[in-house]
Amino acid sequence: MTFAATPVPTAGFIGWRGMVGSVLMQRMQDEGDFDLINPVFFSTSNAGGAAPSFASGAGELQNAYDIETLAKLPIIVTAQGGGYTSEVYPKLRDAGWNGLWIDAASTLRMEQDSIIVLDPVNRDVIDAGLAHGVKNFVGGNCTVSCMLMGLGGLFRNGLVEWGTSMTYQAASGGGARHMRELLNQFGSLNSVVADQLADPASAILDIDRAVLAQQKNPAMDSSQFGVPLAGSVIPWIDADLGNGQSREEWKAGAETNKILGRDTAGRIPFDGLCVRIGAMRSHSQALTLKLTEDLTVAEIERIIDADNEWAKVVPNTKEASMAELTPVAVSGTLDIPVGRIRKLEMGPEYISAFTIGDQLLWGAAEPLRRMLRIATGNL
Ligand SMILES: NC(=O)C1=CN([C@@H]2O[C@H](COP(=O)(O)OP(=O)(O)OC[C@H]3O[C@@H](n4cnc5c(N)ncnc54)[C@H](OP(=O)(O)O)[C@@H]3O)[C@@H](O)[C@H]2O)C=CC1
Ligand SMILES: N[C@@H](CC(=O)OP(=O)(O)O)C(=O)O
Repeated sequence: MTFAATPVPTAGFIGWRGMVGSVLMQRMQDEGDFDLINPVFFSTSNAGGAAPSFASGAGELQNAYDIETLAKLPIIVTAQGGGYTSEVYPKLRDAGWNGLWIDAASTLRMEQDSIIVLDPVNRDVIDAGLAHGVKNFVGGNCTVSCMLMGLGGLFRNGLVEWGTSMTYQAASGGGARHMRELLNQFGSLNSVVADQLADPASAILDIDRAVLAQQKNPAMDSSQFGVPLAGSVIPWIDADLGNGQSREEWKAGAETNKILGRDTAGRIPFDGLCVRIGAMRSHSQALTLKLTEDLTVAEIERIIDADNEWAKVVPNTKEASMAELTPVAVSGTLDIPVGRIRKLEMGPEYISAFTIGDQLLWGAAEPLRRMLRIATGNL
């Protein structure tokens, strides 16, 4: 395939129908981004099929493994996943391709020649990278990006000595098939006790027993998560690094410091536990931070609020926390609420905070969309 010269740059999209990809496509339509680029759509499973109708003139789906076709593009945006990046990216570079690779997968994030993109936090790093010929721009881990969008003011002002996060990550973090599995599990749990639920006189312990039996029933599909998630939690996300830490937990420290440009000097210790919960969308996290100074809560709130237009302090009250600080309140919005801010008993520099972000927006699609705009001179 040859690409006609167009007045706007051509960009190839792989992974556009997945969880991250569909949110990216929606945001790009909402923001008029398709007026600024000429899209070519690829597929790993349906080459030759019709390209999505929302971008006019996009033609048919190209084969996402066709290196020759990919190598003709000045920009490639992929949300296909790490397996695809591992397989295709080295072949493209080996073939002499010198274009911009914008990726949602973690594969290349920590490479020296990659920049983790989160422009409200590290626009200076991105601009310097572009000026110095960096070609790989990778979206950060979802919990890391959402945390830095919320608490970036404290980190960027050198006010965090160390931090720990306990995450509550939604099913959609695993992808489209994981969301379906969770909903099927909820449906299956409900169906085994539907009659008893309809009868207010039925015994709750009988209902409880029936639900537990269904959760343990091997016939209930849990092939995506490995164990049932509906009505349960899974205290492990991503690979086992063999040292007691999960790969998701390792990313918290490694990526936070890389985004802040502190991976070599002035590293901030940051660690915690990552847990999958049965929320559909949006990752929550409870943080304990040791600050470098004894700031008042009002001052902490002012710094968080002032950092960027999306971070929003939620008053530390029961009413506000229940109304504004839940995945249900946040999902589908770009807001990053930060609440439950208070001094802890350990000392005046120790604070708690609870923050939530739609991990498919700031945690995945939005930094990629904005990077495409930055790369094409439109942001
Ligand atoms: N989910 C998240 O919250 C986040 C994900 N990421 C990263 O982004 C990358 C993509 O993740 P994610 O979007 O979650 O992955 P998905 O599993 O949702 O989509 C990936 C690919 O799976 C294929 N696919 C197969 N069956 C289906 C189906 N039923 N519906 C949709 N797509 C299907 C599609 O490829 P094809 O069309 O070619 O068949 C699609 O592009 C990964 O590297 C992930 O680590 C990063 C941050 C957050
Ligand atoms: N691991 C995250 C989602 C994700 O894909 O993260 P990463 O891009 O760092 O692999 C989750 O399951 O919630």
